Order: sequence, then structure tokens, then C-alpha cells
Amino acid sequence: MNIKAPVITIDGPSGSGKGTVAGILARQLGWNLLDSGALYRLLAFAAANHGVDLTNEELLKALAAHLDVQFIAATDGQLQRIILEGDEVSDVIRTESVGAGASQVAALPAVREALLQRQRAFQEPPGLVADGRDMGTVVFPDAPLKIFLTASAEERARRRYLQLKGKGEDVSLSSLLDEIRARDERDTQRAVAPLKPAADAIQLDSTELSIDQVLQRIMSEIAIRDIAG
Ligand SMILES: Nc1ncnc2c1ncn2[C@@H]1O[C@H](COP(=O)(O)OP(=O)(O)O)[C@@H](O)[C@H]1O
Ligand SMILES: Nc1ccn([C@H]2C[C@H](O)[C@@H](COP(=O)(O)OP(=O)(O)O)O2)c(=O)n1
Repeated sequence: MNIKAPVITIDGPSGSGKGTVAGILARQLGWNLLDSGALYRLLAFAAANHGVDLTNEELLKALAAHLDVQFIAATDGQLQRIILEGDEVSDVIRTESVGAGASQVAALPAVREALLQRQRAFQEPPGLVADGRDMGTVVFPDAPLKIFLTASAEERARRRYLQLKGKGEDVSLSSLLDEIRARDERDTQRAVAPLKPAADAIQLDSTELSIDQVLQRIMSEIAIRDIAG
């Protein structure tokens, strides 16, 4: 019998805390991590490098199918690292402009199809924590625990502002709020795999919660389901 490794999916809009929470959970559980948004970011970034237009679905599909990318697991004191075509791109793919490009290429059905198996291949023992927009609805519909993490757009823009300021970037809160709203609109309104909670997802509004409080809520759901051994 082929018993698949358990998956915890964390979906939600930009700045809701998915990446942070998924990374900590994966470390705590000793599970694999899939940052699916990074794949769309990598594709948008690679397209710019190769001069591929973000509307050229055929070329983007081919680029997605052949993306030469390595995810190097986090270790003590070092976050997960991402290598594209031999170069470390962990930080350069995190800008808002790459995020906007990612949201654009992510609306193309052929691109999503080309990245599907690559994402499912992360489902390896002892388990997987996967974050994105359609982890619970499309990529891992059988996951035993699905979280849909939200926060108000204002709070998400504030978090992104503090995060980018902390990295020394010159950003404005009002333009970040505009960008977050534009991305929410595109991600929720697209025809394929739009951002929406799976019917069996637990919805968690983190507007008033700390990262630790979010983690505690998720840990108690893991304990209830007895999915982490
Ligand atoms: N509950 C929270 N309260 C305050 N800040 C948070 C919370 N969750 C995440 N953050 C911070 O907000 C920023 C964006 O979080 P991130 O995990 O990148 O969001 P996402 O992956 O959903 O876009 C990070 O700087 C992170 O530390
Ligand atoms: N599973 C996913 C993950 C991301 N995307 C798209 C939509 C998002 O706006 C971009 C970037 O995603 P990412 O999770 O890296 O962005 P945030 O960290 O939430 O700002 O990619 C997607 O369509 N499906």
C-alpha cells in the first residue's frame, strides 16, 4: 500500500504570515517545506532574465517546465536557500515587483499545470508543510489539515512595510497597500486555482494575533488530528 506523507497546507493572501508560520512549523516538526509562491516568483524572475514577456504563455510554460532550481533546507540559524541556474536568489525574488510578476504569471493555466507535479513531488516522508494560494484546494486536496490564514489589508501592508524597511528598502506604506490590494484582486479573481479557502479549511484571522499565537492555534489543530506522530 502506498501511504503518502501527511501534508499541512497554509493558504492565504500576501502578508498574512504564511511563509513565516510554514517555515517555523516545518522546522519544529522536522518536515519538508514547500514555498509554492517562490516557484511563481522564480518563474517571473527567470522570465525577466531571459527576456520572456510575462504574457507569453507558451514560452512561460516551457520555462516553468525546465526551471533549474534547488531548494536548500533551512538549518540552525539559516533560512531555506533558493538557487536558480546556479545563483542564490533567496532575497532578490522577494521584492514587491517580482511578487507582482509572480501574480501575473500565476494566472496562466499552462504555467500552473507545468508547476503542479513539481509541487506534489515535495510530499515526502515524514511530512510536508506547504504554503501558497491553492495548496488546500488544488495541489493537496487530501491534506489532513488545511489552514486559511488572513489579516486585514492594512495590517498586511504594515507588516510588509516593517519587513522591507528592516531590509533597508525605501518603501511607502500607501503604495504597499495599493500593491497588496491589486495582488489580492488578481489572485482571487483569476479563473484557475483562485485564492479561496478550501471547503474543509480552518480560517484563522491573524490581524490581532502574534506569530506565536498563530503557531499555537495551528499546533492545537495538529494535536487534535494526531497527524504529526
Ligand atoms: N501574526 C503576525 N503578527 C505580526 N507580524 C507578522 C505576523 N505574521 C507574520 N508577520 C510578519 O509579517 C511579514 C510578512 O510575513 P510573511 O510570512 O512573509 O507573509 P506571507 O508569506 O503570507 O506573504 C514578516 O515580516 C513576518 O515576520
Ligand atoms: N500556490 C500559489 C502561490 C503563489 N501564487 C502566486 C500569487 C502570488 O501573488 C504570487 C507570489 O506568492 P507568494 O506566496 O510568494 O507571495 P507573498 O509572500 O504572499 O506576498 O504567486 C499562486 O498563484 N499560487
